Amino acid sequence: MTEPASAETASVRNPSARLIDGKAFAANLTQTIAQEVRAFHDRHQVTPGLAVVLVGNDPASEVYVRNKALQTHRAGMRSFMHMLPETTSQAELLALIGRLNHDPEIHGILVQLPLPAGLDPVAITNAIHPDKDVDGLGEVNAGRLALGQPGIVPCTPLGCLMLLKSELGGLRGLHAVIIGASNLVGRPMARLLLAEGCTVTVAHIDTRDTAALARQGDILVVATGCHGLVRGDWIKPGAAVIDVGITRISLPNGKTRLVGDVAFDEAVTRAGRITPVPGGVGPMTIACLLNNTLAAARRIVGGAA
Ligand SMILES: NC(=O)C1=CN([C@@H]2O[C@H](COP(=O)(O)OP(=O)(O)OC[C@H]3O[C@@H](n4cnc5c(N)ncnc54)[C@H](OP(=O)(O)O)[C@@H]3O)[C@@H](O)[C@H]2O)C=CC1
Ligand SMILES: Nc1nc(=O)c2c([nH]1)NC[C@@H]1CN(c3ccc(C(=O)N[C@@H](CCC(=O)O)C(=O)O)cc3)C=[N+]21
Ligand SMILES: [Mg+2]
Repeated sequence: MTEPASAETASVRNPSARLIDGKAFAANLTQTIAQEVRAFHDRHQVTPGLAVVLVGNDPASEVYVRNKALQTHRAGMRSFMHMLPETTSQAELLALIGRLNHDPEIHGILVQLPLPAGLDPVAITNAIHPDKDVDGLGEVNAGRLALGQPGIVPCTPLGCLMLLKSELGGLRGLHAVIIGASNLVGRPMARLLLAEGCTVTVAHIDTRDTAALARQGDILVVATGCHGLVRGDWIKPGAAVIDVGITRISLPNGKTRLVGDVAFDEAVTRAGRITPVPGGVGPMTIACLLNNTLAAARRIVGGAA
């Protein structure tokens, strides 16, 4: 008997994870949402509207905000952009949110974070009416999620969960390790995975031996903003790795590139499946924002839960 095919030998020595194509998943989801938006319009003569508020001129945020506007139109919704100067006062921002809360053309409101220093993100997030809080970051929706009650779920963790369920099916009993504990990503991710029946470990900046914890994760979600933090040997062989981090790095040739929190080239030889950056979680965040805006419009206009 001769040796096995060399490709097989190579794949055993250097197995390669399946790529989780968030971009394709998000494009499909956006198409479905577009159909539902048309049906909703036929029934109610209302087009779901999303207001996005960006204070200051952080170039990276401007790109995300423009992406959101583009995808909103692709789904047949209306988007209302509010680009405010860095010098905007708390009172001015609260007044804008008050108007958007009462505007019948607006069903979702998103205030891009982080806000410039001097603006209180807690007060501003909580000023958004809970029914229009499509980011799910206000205390009403965050509280509902913490208590396991229905509410609006933050877009990035929701997108990660959709990818995990589509890849793995049921998640019950799996050990999910989350690195990062922000209110935007890590904490709501932990609450969602707990509700799915996972055993959840959350690591953060003060965690001792995050690598040893990460190695126990059947699921590993990384959201720190620390690019390249997770090395290949942090990953349990065969794990599902979701890389939320996005950092723009400069290359020697003067160009820039987006990278995640996971050292992708190393991780891809250990993980069972992995999201790329870009093309992984980012597009899912936007698709879930559209999903949440349509759901909000249904509740506001239809009056149904
Ligand atoms: N793809 C997408 O759609 C999105 C991507 N992002 C990206 O995800 C990343 C995280 O965002 P966000 O959650 O808002 O960031 P935050 O800075 O708000 O939170 C980061 C979290 O990671 C923890 N952390 C930082 N460094 C380490 C470390 N070395 N080891 C363990 N824990 C660490 C922090 O701990 P502590 O609080 O104690 O300092 C904190 O809990 C960023 O790169 C951001 O750009 C964010 C949102 C959406
Ligand atoms: N209130 C609030 N809600 C948010 O959801 C929120 C926020 N503030 N502040 C900033 C972060 C970041 N974020 C992203 C969304 C989409 C992409 C995205 O589309 N990324 C593409 C690439 C985009 C590009 O090329 O620049 C991808 O990863 O493939 C990235 C990041 C939402 N955030
Ligand atoms: Mg922080």
